[in-house]
Amino acid sequence: MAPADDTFLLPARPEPIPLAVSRTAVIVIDMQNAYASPGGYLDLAGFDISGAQRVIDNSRGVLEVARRAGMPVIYFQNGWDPDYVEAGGPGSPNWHKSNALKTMRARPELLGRLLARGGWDYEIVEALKPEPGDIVLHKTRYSGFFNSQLDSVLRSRGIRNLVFVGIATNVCVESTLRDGFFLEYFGVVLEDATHQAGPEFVQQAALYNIETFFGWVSSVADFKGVVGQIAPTA
Ligand SMILES: NC(=O)N/C=C\C(=O)O
Repeated sequence: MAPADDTFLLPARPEPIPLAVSRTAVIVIDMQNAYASPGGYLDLAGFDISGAQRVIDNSRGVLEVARRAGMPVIYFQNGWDPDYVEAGGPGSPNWHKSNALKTMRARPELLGRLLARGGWDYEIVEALKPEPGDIVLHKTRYSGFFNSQLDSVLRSRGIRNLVFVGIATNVCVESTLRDGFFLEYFGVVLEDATHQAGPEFVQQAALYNIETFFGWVSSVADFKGVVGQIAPTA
């Protein structure tokens, strides 16, 4: 692989991290109606989604700057086929732990609506629709590396650094960043472009885990500040 001379220093915790534009992708985790819209799965399951609008607003600016800089933007959509075959049956821990599946078992009128490919819940929120050139991947479990094309999409482009935005920090963002760590990817979370599923302390716990053990934590303003200087203006 040729050495990259397009490196910028991103302010981050526990220390600034050098990233090459040509080796960095932005990963948008599950910004679907399910996770970010009133009436979506998390909301119906009783989770507080009041921080989701801030994630949408902040992510828009991040994606705009990343695209202008030429960084790949890779979206994930989490969910299953409309018959929930991909969710696994009672033989799968996912069947027991997924709050979407549990909510539908408790409220059978929701069956077929939550996280089902083809439905509103599964769709990416209107304000963050992918643009031409963006990559959209499907996943059926919390980690974006599990049973997906992510690793080959990244390796074929020489990507080594992953900048994360999306929901939820403590579940799919952290799971994907952790799996990336084991595969030798450098993971950075933009904390104000993420939101937790659960009480506020789990956001802080996830960020602590990431900054202490698995990666780096930065902010939208810092990312936009440094990458915006590199990106040609429209
Ligand atoms: N996208 C996520 O972090 N999802 C969290 C929970 C779930 O999908 O049930």
